[in-house]
Amino acid sequence: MNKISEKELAAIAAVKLVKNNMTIGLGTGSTAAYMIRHLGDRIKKEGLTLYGVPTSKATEKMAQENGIAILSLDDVKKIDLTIDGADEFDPYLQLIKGGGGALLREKIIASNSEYNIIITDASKQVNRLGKFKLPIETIPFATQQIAAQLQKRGLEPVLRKQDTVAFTTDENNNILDLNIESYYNLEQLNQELMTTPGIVETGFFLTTTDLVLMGKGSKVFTFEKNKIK
Ligand SMILES: O=C[C@H](O)[C@H](O)[C@H](O)COP(=O)(O)O
Repeated sequence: MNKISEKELAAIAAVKLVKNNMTIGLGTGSTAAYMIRHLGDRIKKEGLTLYGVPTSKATEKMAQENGIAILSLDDVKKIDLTIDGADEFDPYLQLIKGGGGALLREKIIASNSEYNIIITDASKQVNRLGKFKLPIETIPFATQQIAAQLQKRGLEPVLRKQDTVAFTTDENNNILDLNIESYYNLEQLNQELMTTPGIVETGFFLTTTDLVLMGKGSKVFTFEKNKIK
């Protein structure tokens, strides 16, 4: 039998915490994809009813294929639990997200969830955020202007591309990837970016995470800020 990947191990551990009739925020990316498949397995085997609020069009499609009832954010009173991946997490459970370009919807869903679980492989664990370039989402009208400003500040913005054209998010915006390695006050940097007109969101998730489940080798390691109810 094939060895289960670290990402899948983390996803399996998270899916065990899901209960019947829950409304779940469904993350985006390769780790979240394992989670959706395993939710689908539980629906089939145990006859669970699960509602999902997807963080991207890709996730929505996958969730439908796996028997999860899709709800829009407008339709839900509360999201019981969100399970999502990350590009980096540090000892304070601060994250960089947005490698797949879904940071805006992911941030909205995480901020509206009672409890947030992050699932990763061991490559995502860092002592300090910033090896991974920080994605920020910008309005196309302002992208070039913002890039010029951030270049002056040493953030080395790179316009994300898909093939040869600018990548567009589900909200039809652009992504700039920033080098934040020389920045130590992440809250301040986040604040400055978020108050720049035309920047819609950053990939910093500094306060939302309650629990990280990290697959490493054949084990799952738990980093908990708040207990699940
Ligand atoms: O925009 C994408 C998301 O933030 C992903 O959760 C993140 O990039 C991690 O992706 P993966 O699970 O594929 O490593």
